[in-house]
Amino acid sequence: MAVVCKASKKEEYTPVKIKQEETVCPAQACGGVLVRLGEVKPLLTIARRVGGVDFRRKAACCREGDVGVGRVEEGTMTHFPALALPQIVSRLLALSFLSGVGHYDFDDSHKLLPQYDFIVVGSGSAGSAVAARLAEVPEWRVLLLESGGPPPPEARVPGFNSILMQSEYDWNHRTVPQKYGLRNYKDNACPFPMGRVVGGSSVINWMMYVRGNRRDYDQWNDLGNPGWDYNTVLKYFKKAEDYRGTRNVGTEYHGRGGPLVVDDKRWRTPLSRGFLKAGLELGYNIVDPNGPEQIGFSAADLTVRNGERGSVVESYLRPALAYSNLHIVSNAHVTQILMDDHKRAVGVRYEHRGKVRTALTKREVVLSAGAVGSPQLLMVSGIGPAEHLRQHGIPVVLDLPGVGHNLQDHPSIFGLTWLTKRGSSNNLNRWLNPRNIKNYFKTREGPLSVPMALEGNAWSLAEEGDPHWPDLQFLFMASTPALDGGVYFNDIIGFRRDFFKQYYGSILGHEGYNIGPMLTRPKSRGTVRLRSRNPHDRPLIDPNFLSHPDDINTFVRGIKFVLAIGNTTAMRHEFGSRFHDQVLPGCEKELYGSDDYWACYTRHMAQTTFHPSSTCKMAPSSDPYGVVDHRLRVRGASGLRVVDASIMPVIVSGNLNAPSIMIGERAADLIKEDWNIPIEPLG
Ligand SMILES: Cc1cc2nc3c(=O)[nH]c(=O)nc-3n(C[C@H](O)[C@H](O)[C@H](O)COP(=O)(O)OP(=O)(O)OC[C@H]3O[C@@H](n4cnc5c(N)ncnc54)[C@H](O)[C@@H]3O)c2cc1C
Repeated sequence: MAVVCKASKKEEYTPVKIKQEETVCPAQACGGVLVRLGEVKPLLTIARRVGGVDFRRKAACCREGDVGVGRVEEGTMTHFPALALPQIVSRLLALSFLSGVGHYDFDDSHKLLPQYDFIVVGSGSAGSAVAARLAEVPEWRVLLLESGGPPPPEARVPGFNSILMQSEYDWNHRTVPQKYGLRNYKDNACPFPMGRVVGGSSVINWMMYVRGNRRDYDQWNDLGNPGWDYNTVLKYFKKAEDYRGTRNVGTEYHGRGGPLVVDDKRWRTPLSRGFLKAGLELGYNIVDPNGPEQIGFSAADLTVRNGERGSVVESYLRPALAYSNLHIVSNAHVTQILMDDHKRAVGVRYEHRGKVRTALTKREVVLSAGAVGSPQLLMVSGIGPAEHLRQHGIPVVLDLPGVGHNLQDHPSIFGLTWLTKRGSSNNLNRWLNPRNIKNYFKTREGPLSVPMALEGNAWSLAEEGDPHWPDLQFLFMASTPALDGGVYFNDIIGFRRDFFKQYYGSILGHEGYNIGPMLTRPKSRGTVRLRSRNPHDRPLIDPNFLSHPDDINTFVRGIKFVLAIGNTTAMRHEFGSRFHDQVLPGCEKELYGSDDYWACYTRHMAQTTFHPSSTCKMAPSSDPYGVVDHRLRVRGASGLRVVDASIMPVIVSGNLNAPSIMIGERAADLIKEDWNIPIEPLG
C-alpha cells in the first residue's frame, strides 16, 4: 500500500547540477518504488520540480508533499540548466504579463458525490470534449479525473510551444531502444512526449489544425466501423469548430460557433512565402488542407484564439465550468478500472493527494487516457492479452489480445536543413527580442502569437494507389535544429550530443529552415506493453519504427521531394537557400546522395512526430485484434468505452489533435443515443 510520507525532520532541497545524460525520476510521477514509513532506502532518489528546475536528493524517506518519489529510471532525461532555464524564463514572463488570465485549479474534490452517471478518465483532447458534451444533459452527473495538474500560464503563449515538453506537464515517456532506427539518438530511443496536465496533449502540442484525408475515414468505415465515414465525421469536425480563417469560408467544409477556434497563422516569417511559391513552382496548388482535397501546399492552420493557445481547456472545460453537474479533479491518477463479476465497469480507483480513493458509476466509465495511458490502464485492470497479463501476475478479467497492439505513429525526419540569408527565418532575436515580448503581452501579436518555427505543410501526390491519398506530409519549419547553438532544442529532439556537435557544429546559430518528411500512412506497427503490474511504472513503448521496409522507401521518396523544394528558384533566389550537405555521421560508407545513403539517413534520423494512436483499435468482431466496437464499447465488457486517439483503426493522414477532439464529440453523441437522449441534428 502506498504511504503518505511524513518527514520526521524538516529538510530543505538544494538544487543540484544534473550532469549531462543523467536520468532522474520524473517529478509528479512515482517511479515505482513505494516507500513505507520508517523504511530505510539509502538509494532512493527524490525529485521535485519547482519553477521548472529539478531539485534532487537521495534520502531514506520522502518528505510530506513529495510528488516525485521513486527509483532512478530510464524514463526521463533532464539537463540542467539547458532545459530548466527557458522554462523558468517563460514562466516568469507569463506570470508577469498575463495578469488578465484567471488561474483555475480544476479541483472539485471537496464536492464529490457517492456515485456518478459517467466517469471520464483523462482530460485530454478527446476526454475534455466528451466530458463537456455529456454534462450538457442536466440530469447526468459527470466526473472527470485527470492525472496532471492545471496548466501553467506559459502554456497560453503559442510561441512557447516547445517549453512544456520535458517539463512536469509531460509524461516524459521514452521509447524502448529501436531495432531499425533512431541510430543517432541516445540509446537508439527518443523522447515520446504526451501531456500530463488538465487538457492533456492539447496543452503541450504545436497547435496545428489538420483533420486528415477524407479517405482515411472512409477506410475506417469500410473496415467494418459504420458511422465513421468522412461525411459523418465531417459533421463533428464542424460541430467542434469556430473557423476564423480565410479559406473556404462559409462552405460545407468549415463550422462556425463551435468551441474550438481555428485560425490562419497570422504571423509568418518571410520564408513562409517562399515555401508556398516553391509549391507552385513544383506544380502544386496552395490548398486548404481541411477543404475538399488535401494534396498541395499550405500555410499552417492553428488552434490559436486571439493570439493565445486554444487548447481543450479553453474550448471545452472553462465553458463547462458553468455546469454544476460536471466535477473535475486534477492530480487524480487513476490506477484501476473496477469491474464486477459480470464484466461491467462499476467505477475506478485513483490516487489523489496521497490518498487512495474510489469513484463509482451507475452508467459508464469512459477511458480517455490517450494511446499510451488507455491500454496501460486496461491492462493493469486485467483487460488485455491474457498471456502478457499473467506474466505480470495480473488476474485476467477479459482476454483482449488487441490491447496495446497495433501502435501507430507518424515517423518524421527532423534534420534536413538549409541555410538562408539573415532575417528570413525564425531566429532567437525575433523570438526573444524584448520589444517583441512586450508587444506580444500587450497586443497578442507578433512572433510569440504563433508556435515557434512551424510555418506550413505540404502533401505530395502518392505514387501508389489513389494519388490523392498522400503517404507523405512535409512539415516546414523556418528554423534549423541548431538555431540555439544546441543549448535547448537538441535535448527536446533527443539527438546524441556527440552526433549533434559533429553534424551541426559548423552551423550553430545560423538562420535557415528544415523540412521534415513525415509518413502519413506508415506500415510499421508497434506495441505498448506493461513493464510491471504497478500502475505507476512506465509502460514499454515500442513504435517499432521502420520495421516495415516500405516505410524506408517512402521516406527516400519524401527526402527527394524536400530536396526539390529546397532547390526551387523561389527558395534559392530570394532566400539564398543552401542545403547543409555534410555527410551524415553513420552513413559515411554510402555513396552520398544515393538511395542507399538516404535510406541510411532515415534509419539514423527518423523519429516520432508525437502522434501515438491505434492501441485500442475500433474493429468489427471478426477482427481478433479489435478492442472496441464502432460505438467505442470495449468488447466483452459493459459500461466501459474508450474514447481517444487509441481507437483509430488506422492512423489518419494528418496531425491528431483535431481528429481526437472529433472522436470525443462523436462519442458523446453515441453515448447519448445509447441512453435514449435526443441528439442535436447536425448539418
Ligand atoms: C509535443 C506535441 C506536439 C503535438 N503537435 C500537434 C499539432 O501541432 N497538431 C496536432 O493536431 N496534434 C499535435 N500533437 C498530437 C495531439 O496533441 C494528440 O494526438 C492528441 O492531443 C491526443 O489526444 P488524446 O485525447 O488521445 O490524448 P491526450 O490529449 O494525451 O489525453 C490523455 C489524458 O489522459 C491523462 N491520463 C493518462 N493516464 C491517466 C490516468 N491513469 N489517470 C488519469 N488521467 C490519465 C493524461 O494526463 C492526459 O491528460 C502533438 C502532441 C505532442 C505531445
